[in-house]
Amino acid sequence: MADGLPIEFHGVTKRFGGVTAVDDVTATVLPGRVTGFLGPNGAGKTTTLRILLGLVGATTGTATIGGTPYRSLSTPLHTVGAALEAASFHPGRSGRNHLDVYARAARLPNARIGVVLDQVGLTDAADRRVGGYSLGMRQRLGLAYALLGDPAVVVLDEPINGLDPEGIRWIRTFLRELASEGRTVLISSHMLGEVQQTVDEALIIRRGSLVYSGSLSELEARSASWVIVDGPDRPALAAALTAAGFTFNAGRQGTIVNGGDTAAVGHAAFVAGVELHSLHRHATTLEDTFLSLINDGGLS
Ligand SMILES: Nc1ncnc2c1ncn2[C@@H]1O[C@H](COP(=O)(O)OP(=O)(O)OP(=O)(O)O)[C@@H](O)[C@H]1O
Repeated sequence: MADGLPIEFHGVTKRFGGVTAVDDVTATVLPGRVTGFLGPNGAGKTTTLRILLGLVGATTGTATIGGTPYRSLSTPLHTVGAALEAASFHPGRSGRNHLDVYARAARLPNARIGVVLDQVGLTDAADRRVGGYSLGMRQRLGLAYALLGDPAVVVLDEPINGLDPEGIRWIRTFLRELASEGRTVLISSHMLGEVQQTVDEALIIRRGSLVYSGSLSELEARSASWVIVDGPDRPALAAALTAAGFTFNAGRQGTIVNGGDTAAVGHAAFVAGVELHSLHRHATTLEDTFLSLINDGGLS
């Protein structure tokens, strides 16, 4: 494997006639991390990945792997392995046979076939016809194909789509391992929940434009939290909160205090001698934050 290589997008724009599928995307995808490329259907993920892999030209801007556009890579299969769309394999041929055809065409050593079959857990099924494979097995075969050249960069379009819970668990561990070996791993998904436990970094795209680029934990930290507090004497409670410097407003179930610190709110009431009947913390989930980004294009 070549040492970790970053993927870099600089002002990538793609127009199809009057449709701007990708709009001025600039981002860096780092080695040693799993990066999720997230957005709803039609947001421009596949088009961006196709541009990265030299399958379609950008209208403007550049996409590079280790500083080089895909088409100028000297050893493309050693540099980047990709599985876009559910790969269409001939149903009558075996998994091993498919890999053999690709390995020969790319002049890769035959020994790689056994290695990748083993890596994706398909050794036992390798000589069966692909027509009899489950969707999960076909996904694994696509992954085996992507790994044939022992690439530094792995790009997978919706790799979790359609997998059963066992398959999802397996691929999560597998992708994390690829990243821990120092590879750059970029996977697309239209659902954050699907990849939340797998990715370290997120690029979120909405209608062709990047609306978030950063770590998942930073995104999580942006989630809003608040405390709902109530007691028999609401005016006294409001005075206690004001004295303690909280901002708040009246809600149906009590006073809604900005910030999620129940202890601080309880303490403010206690020092003012105000009786409380309820004190609860509420917070938006990461999924809420994601949905607000892809629906409104900004965080509320
Ligand atoms: N060859 C094409 N000709 C015209 N429009 C296209 C073409 N390819 C993509 N588009 C349009 O570009 C936009 C982005 O599509 P793209 O497939 O990249 O989105 P996506 O985020 O990958 O969605 P999905 O998950 O549904 O594949 C869509 O509006 C789509 O209709």
